[in-house]
Amino acid sequence: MRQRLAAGNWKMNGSLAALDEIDALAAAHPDPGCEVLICPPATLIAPAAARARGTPVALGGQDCHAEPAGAHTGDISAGMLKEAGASHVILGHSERRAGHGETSELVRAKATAAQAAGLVAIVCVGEQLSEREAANTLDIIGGQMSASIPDGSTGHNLVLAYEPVWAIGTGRTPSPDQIGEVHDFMRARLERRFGAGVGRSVRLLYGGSVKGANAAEIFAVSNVDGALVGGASLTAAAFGPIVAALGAAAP
Ligand SMILES: O=C(CO)COP(=O)(O)O
Repeated sequence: MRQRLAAGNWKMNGSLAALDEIDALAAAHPDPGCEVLICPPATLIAPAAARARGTPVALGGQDCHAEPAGAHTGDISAGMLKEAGASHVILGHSERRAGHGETSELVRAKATAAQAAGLVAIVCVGEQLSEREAANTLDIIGGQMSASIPDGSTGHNLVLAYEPVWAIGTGRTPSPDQIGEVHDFMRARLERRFGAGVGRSVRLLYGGSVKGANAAEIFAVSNVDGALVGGASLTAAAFGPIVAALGAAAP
């Protein structure tokens, strides 16, 4: 059975003072019934990991370079994230695809590097609103999956996140039927590429305007194994109810 995962993406938010939120989250959910992950800015991973030691809260990065080391000013390698205390790294987020010109081929190279360093790669895919309106959603998701996901992926080193670009930070979410259509499609595609065993073991997260008020409805959708949460992951007060809803969701 797949272990459910509540993942928070702090994006470029937070500070040392904000790490109190991780303490509060861990204190309020000592036995959450799901995996809990916070991906803060890279500078906060080491201090956050030190404070989260012994709690159910794991730490992750938001990006890494495809190379293990070298002349790449401003970049961070997967091994560096791991050494700082990260167990996961988000890759191919739409904000990096759009803001940094990341292609699916680059995302695959980064995910391969992350997996080689012993990190779980959380690979993000998602359609633009115009692509959904043109009924191209599944084509877009399928293409991004084929090009972004490394061949050596397993349920232990890959998590796949469906984040419709138009749902991120907008307060808009797809309907449960729309989420289910994409997640069932992703599951079938993973099974076809990797075989039923691996294909069924990869966790599928939904991301985009998840909050306490809509979490239970989203977690009831087939093949939704958790969430990748932006704005509502920044405080224990907002993220706690999402963690609780996931912990209480029927397997
Ligand atoms: O981009 C997201 C998580 O990676 C979603 O962001 P919001 O939850 O703020 O919509």
